Amino acid sequence: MTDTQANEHLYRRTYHLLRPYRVTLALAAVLGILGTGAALAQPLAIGEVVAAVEVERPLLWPLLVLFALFTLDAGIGAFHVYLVGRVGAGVVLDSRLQLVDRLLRAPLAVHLDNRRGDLFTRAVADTSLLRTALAQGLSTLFVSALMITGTAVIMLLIDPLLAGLVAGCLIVSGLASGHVARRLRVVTAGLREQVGEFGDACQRALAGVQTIKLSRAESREARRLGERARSAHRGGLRVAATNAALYPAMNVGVQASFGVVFVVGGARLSTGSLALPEFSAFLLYLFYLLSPIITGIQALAIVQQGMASVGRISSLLDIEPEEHAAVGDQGSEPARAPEAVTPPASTPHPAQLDTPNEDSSRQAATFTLDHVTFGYEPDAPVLDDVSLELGPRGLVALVGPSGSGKSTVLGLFTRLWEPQSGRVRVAGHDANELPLSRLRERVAFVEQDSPVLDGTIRENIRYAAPDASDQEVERVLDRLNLRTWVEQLPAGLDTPVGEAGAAISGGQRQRIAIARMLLCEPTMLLLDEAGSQLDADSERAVHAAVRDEARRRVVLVVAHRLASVVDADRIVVLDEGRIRAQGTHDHLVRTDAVYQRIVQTQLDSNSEVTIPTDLPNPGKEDERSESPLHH
Ligand SMILES: Nc1ncnc2c1ncn2[C@@H]1O[C@H](COP(=O)(O)OP(=O)(O)OP(=O)(O)O)[C@@H](O)[C@H]1O
Repeated sequence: MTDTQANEHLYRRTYHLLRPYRVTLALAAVLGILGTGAALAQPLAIGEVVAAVEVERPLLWPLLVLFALFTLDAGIGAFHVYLVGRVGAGVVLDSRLQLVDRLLRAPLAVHLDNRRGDLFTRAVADTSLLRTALAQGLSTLFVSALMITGTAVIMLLIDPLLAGLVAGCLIVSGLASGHVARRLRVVTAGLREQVGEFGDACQRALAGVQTIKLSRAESREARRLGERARSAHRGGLRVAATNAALYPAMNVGVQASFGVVFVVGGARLSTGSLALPEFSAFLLYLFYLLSPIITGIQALAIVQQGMASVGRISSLLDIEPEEHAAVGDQGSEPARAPEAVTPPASTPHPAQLDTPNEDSSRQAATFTLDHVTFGYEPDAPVLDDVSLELGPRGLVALVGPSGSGKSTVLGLFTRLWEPQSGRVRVAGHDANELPLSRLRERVAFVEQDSPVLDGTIRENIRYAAPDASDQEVERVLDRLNLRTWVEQLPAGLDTPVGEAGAAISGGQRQRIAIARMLLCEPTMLLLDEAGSQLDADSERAVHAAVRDEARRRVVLVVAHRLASVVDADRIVVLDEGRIRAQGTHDHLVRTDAVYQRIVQTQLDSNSEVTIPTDLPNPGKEDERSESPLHH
C-alpha cells in the first residue's frame, strides 16, 4: 500500500467511525457556529455599550444584548462540550466492540503472530485516545476554523488589502505547520508501537511471575522491562519535540502578520488612505484571531496523534475473520459488527450433522482428513499428505515422536488451522462449508494444557454448553469421578477455581476441561494428552469415562502414556508428518519399528504396557504397516 493509499484508508476508517454520529456531530457543528457568532458579536455589543455611555443613551438594551450573548456563548459552549463528549464515548465503545469481535473471530494464526500485550494495548489504550482525538480534537479544529474564517471575513470587509497580506502570511506558516503535523503523526505512531511493546513485555512478565521468582530473574526482567520503558520514553520525547515545533511554525506567521499590518497599515495611515477607526478595528480582530489559531494548532496536534491510534486499530479491524465464522452463529453479533458471512449454496443444514437414523448416523459421525498437507509456515509442511477416516464410534489413539504433528491433526479437525492442500470432511461435507460454531459443537477438543477460566467450577464446566441443566452437569461429574471431590469443597460447584485455575490441581483442572467438552455431547471428542497430569486413580477414572464415551462417539486421543491407549480400537502412528502405520496395539507392536521404539521407551516408566516378548528385528525400521482392519 502506498502512503497515499494508506492515508486514504485511514481517513475512510475515521469517517466510518464517526458516521454513526453524523447527526450529533451536525448538531454540535450548528452549536459551534452559533457559539462562534455569539463570541464574535461580543466586541460589537461591548462597542454598543461604550457608545451608549458616550452619548448618554439608555443602557438597558445594549446591556441586555451583551448579557444574552454571554449567556448564549456559555450555554451553547456547555452543550457543545457534552455532545462532543458523547460522540467521543460512542466512538470508543464502537471501536472496542468491533475490535473485540475481530480479535475473537480472527484466525488463531493471527493471535500467534501478534504479541498479546500489544493487542491488549490497542484494545484498551489506543481506543481511549480516540475520545480526545476524534471527538474533542476534530470539533475544536472545526470551531477554530469557523472562528478564523469569521474573523477573516470581518477583516476582509474592514480592509481587503491588509486582510490579503495577513492571509498570505498565515497560509505560508500554515503549510509549514501542516508538514510538522504530518511528522507528528509518524512519531506518535512510533511511540504507540513502543508503548505496545512495553505492554506486551509487562504482560509476559506478569504471566510468568512465578517462573521469574523461582529463577531469581527479577533484576534481569526489571532491566528488560526498563529498557522497553526507556524506549517508549525516547519515543515520548520525540513526540514532545515535534509537538513543540508546531507552535513556532504558526507563531512566525502570526508575528509576520502583525509586522506587515503595522508597516503597511501605518504607511497607509500616514497617506490618509486608511482611517484610524478602521485600522484600530482591524488590529483588534487580528488579536482576536490569535486565540482560535492557538487552540486550532493544539487540536491539530491532538488529531494527528489520534490518527496514529486509528492506524493501529484499523490494522486489526482489517483482519479477515475465520472463514464463514458468522454462519449459523445466532445472537452473537455485537452492535455494528463486521459484515455477516453468507453461507455458500452447498452448506449442509446443521440438522445433517445430527443423527436421526442409523444410516445417516454413520455418515454424520464420519470425520476425514483427505490427503491433507499443512504447515505453520507455507514452505515447511508439518503434515504431509495425511489421510485418515474416523467414526462413527470407537477409541482411536494418535501416537508418535514429539513434534510429529499429533496436536496439529486435532487442530485441523476443529478448523483452528486450514490445510494448504487436501480436505477436512465432516459427515461427507467439506468442513469449510459448515457453520464454524456448529462444527466446534460437534467436534469437541480438550486442549493440551486443559485451560480453565477465572470463575467457579460450575461456570467452567458449563462454559461450552451454557444451557446444560444441573442434572447434566452432575452426570458428567459422575462420569469423570469428580463428584466426591466437588461435594467436599466448601461451596461445591460454586467454588472459584482462581485465576487460570491456580486454586485447583493439574489433575482436577484437566478433568474439568474434559467435563466441559463432554457436556456438549459432541459427535467426536478430541483429547490432547489427556491423562498426562493425572494421578493413577484419576487417570483410571478418566480412561474409563473415555472408553465409555467411545461407545457412543468417536474419541481421538493424543497420549504420550501408552498405558491409556493400548486397548484403543485403533492406534495411528504418526512420524515426521506422515501416517506410517495404524492398527491395534498387538498388531503394531509386532509390525512397526517406530511404535516398538515408543513402547520400549515407556517400558521402564509404565509397567501397565504389555509388550510381547517376541519383538521383531529392528531392521524393519523403515517398513510401513497397516492393519487390514482399518483404512
Ligand atoms: N503454533 C505453531 N506455530 C509454529 N509451529 C508450530 C506451532 N505448533 C506446532 N508447531 C510445530 O509443528 C510441529 C508439530 O507440532 P505438534 O504440536 O503438532 O506435534 P506433536 O506431535 O503434538 O508434539 P508433542 O508430542 O511434543 O506435543 C512441531 O515442529 C512444532 O514445533
